Amino acid sequence: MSESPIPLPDDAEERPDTLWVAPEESPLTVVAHRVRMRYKAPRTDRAPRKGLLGRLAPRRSMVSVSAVRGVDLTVREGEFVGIIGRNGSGKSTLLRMLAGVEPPTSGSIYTSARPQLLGVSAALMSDLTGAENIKLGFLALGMSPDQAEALLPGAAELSALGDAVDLPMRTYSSGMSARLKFAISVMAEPKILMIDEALSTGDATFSKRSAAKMDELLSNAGTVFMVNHAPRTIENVCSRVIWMERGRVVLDGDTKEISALYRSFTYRMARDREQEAMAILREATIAGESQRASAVLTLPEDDIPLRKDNVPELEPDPFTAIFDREMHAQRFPGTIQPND
Ligand SMILES: Nc1ncnc2c1ncn2[C@@H]1O[C@H](COP(=O)(O)OP(=O)(O)OP(=O)(O)O)[C@@H](O)[C@H]1O
Repeated sequence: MSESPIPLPDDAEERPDTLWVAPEESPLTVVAHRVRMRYKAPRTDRAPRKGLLGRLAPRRSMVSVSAVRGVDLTVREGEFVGIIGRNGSGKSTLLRMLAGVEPPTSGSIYTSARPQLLGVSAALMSDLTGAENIKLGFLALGMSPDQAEALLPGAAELSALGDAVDLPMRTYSSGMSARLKFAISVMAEPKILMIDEALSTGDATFSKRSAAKMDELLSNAGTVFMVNHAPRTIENVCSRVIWMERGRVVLDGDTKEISALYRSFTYRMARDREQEAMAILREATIAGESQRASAVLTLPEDDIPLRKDNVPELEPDPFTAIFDREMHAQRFPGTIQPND
């Protein structure tokens, strides 16, 4: 991959040198094979038919949204994988599928243990205190009441909530709730943890405690995934990063290199320098081909084929357009095909 052309806008801060990197030979924990997710949704015509009928019964049609357009992934024990990408690029959908919360439209997912998804929607009771919710959370994760009691002090400490741990959760800020959920999930020591929310990085005590706990999890043969918009957060904690764009994996690999390129891309997009941004995206996509190819396992063709249901795509695969327009319709890597 060539160097990113323009100096990067933000983050002077260096990531720590001590990131845990999983050895090549460590066992696989998560494998995704040609995973796709296609949602269908009703669309209302904004220019309704004339007359009373039009007002009473606006025209509706079904459209499909390809949230994830064929992802292959192999992840190992000890890896801390960050998923970055713009809004709507399919990060959360991919994570939900990997976690087993939503079945893919097609493709297969294999995991070595039951993943635990830590998301904004994790159910906690607003009238109970933080401490009561910790115990409730442990019970929901299958612990006995005695185990839940024994782990309570550790979770309360990890959350760095101080005395607030004895206040009802409805008094918490969103950052405080996020920390509590994080503490519950991490103290339960899952082998595969998936975090789909920004963890507050502003609070130094919590950052330090959570980083130490996460290291412990990784060195005990765990695997962690984290979805985050901020490349800096990802750079500081992840040993590997996946850049997603419109349901595809653009690049998968070295955190520093990929997040620098991604920052360079979003910097230009934010300043209406779309052509330059697209050139970076195109270059990165081509550079990522060998990584994508090496992630593909030789597995039997067990995909459920996508049904031809005549539901049109809201947005056709944009990668086709990039390649056709700018690269004069040369044949490009097999994982990015027109009309996929
Ligand atoms: N239940 C659903 N029904 C229809 N479309 C959906 C559904 N969930 C997600 N989508 C669409 O799928 C695409 C990917 O969404 P997803 O939430 O995975 O993206 P994301 O990268 O996590 O976005 P963000 O960074 O904004 O959280 C988007 O276009 C979104 O509108």
